Amino acid sequence: MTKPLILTDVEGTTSSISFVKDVLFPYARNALPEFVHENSDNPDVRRWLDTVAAENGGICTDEMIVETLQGWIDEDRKHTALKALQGLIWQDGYLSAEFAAHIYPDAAKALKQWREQGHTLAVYSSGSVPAQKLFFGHTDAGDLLPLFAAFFDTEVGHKREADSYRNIAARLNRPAGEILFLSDVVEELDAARDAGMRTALIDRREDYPEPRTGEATHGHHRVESFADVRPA
Ligand SMILES: CSCCC(=O)C(=O)COP(=O)(O)O
Ligand SMILES: [Mg+2]
Repeated sequence: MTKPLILTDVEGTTSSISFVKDVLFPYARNALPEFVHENSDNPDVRRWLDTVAAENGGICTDEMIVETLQGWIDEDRKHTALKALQGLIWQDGYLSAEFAAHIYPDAAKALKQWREQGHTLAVYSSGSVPAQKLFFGHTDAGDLLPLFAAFFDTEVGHKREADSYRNIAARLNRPAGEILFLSDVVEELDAARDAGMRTALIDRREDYPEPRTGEATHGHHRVESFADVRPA
């Protein structure tokens, strides 16, 4: 019998919200002005800067674009252009070992066990796919990149839209009912369930001091760590 595929979110699920909010975001926010100034002629960067400019009416200086991006970071806006640029900036931080990506010990242990048991593992995060690969390649539990068979970001669709999960199931060539999606955000789980996926709400006290119970779970199976997730 085919083992369920496990699709996991990152921030608030495999890893702490505080690492993303207190390490990754400030690092990117502070590095943006110099990064844009030094890389504005790089096509891989300019394509995203032009996307941001287009959303600001098209006539923007790079300084105005930087201000917009820093505002989006402050708002935790999950904009694909911002996430792509953040991923390019974070590469320097990981490769220079200024930081390692946080991974909860229960998540690292469970992901390795599930892989050994034959489950296919994949990631769906607002962080860009390159940023996800950097993240899992440089965790405080070592290089976990080999555990994962596929990575998805908001280029497949936004995380609160059911079609995004339909697209992911199609790209994985698996029936949605054979996929278990793990996330800390109930609205993401709602969208995954609407697409036919199984779901589990990861409700960690470190990230959510007030437990989400009863109606707050939106009927999703609630656990406080990966140790309590039952993939089969
Ligand atoms: C894994 S790359 C950095 C994470 C990030 O930028 C982000 O916004 C994570 O949001 P998620 O969808 O994983 O909750
Ligand atoms: Mg999350």
